[in-house]
Amino acid sequence: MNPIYLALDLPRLDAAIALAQKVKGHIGGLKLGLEFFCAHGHHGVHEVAKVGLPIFLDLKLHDIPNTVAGAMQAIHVLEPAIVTVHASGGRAMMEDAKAAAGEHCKVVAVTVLTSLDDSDLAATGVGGSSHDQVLRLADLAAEAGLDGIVCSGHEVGEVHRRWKNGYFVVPGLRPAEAALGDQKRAVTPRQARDAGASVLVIGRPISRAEDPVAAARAIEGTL
Ligand SMILES: O=c1ccn([C@@H]2O[C@H](COP(=O)(O)O)[C@@H](O)[C@H]2O)c(=O)[nH]1
Repeated sequence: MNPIYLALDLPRLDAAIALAQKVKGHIGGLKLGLEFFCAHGHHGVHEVAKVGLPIFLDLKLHDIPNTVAGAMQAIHVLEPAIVTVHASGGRAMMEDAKAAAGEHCKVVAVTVLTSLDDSDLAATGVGGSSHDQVLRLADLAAEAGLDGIVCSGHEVGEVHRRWKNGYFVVPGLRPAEAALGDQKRAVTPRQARDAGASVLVIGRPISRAEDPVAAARAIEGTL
């Protein structure tokens, strides 16, 4: 199965659908995040689902357990394949999110955003390295009964060794020649795949490429 999920971080619904239609032969799923959901809501998700690929709702839910469980129930109708919550919301929040998720929906916990490095973490009051924080939150997510986590390609190898049957979503991926932008803990798609990633999230290297189909095909060809 193709592990690439294309992040459709585009302001216009018609442009997002057109891009998804163009590259659908070279990807395995579509990731809709906060930007998309705030702009287009349930209607937008239904429209993108017509492309015929699995939908990953990257909503990064983070609130008290009751509120997150309510949000999970509210999105059942969209039948997402994957939904994200923040691991830093705590064990009870993750347990309630999983209990409220649909039967076929994987719930994965964001550990440390790939846009953060150790100094960013220190500024939020988290001591130690981003690597250690990812491992700590991965253990918590496993204890809470989640399906897996979101982490960078730098940590996925070790998390995979500790959590054999986990489901690992890796964003912050850049082909060697691509600009990093706001991503600070980036690796190539191939490196992430070799280290044990289950899902490779790729946005701008495809969506902002001059030829998105050629970019998606080239990335697929490296895997
Ligand atoms: O730690 C995280 C969690 C989520 N993301 C999301 O992945 C994509 C990456 O897009 P690129 O354009 O390939 O950088 C984006 O939708 C993020 O919200 C992440 O990057 N890091």
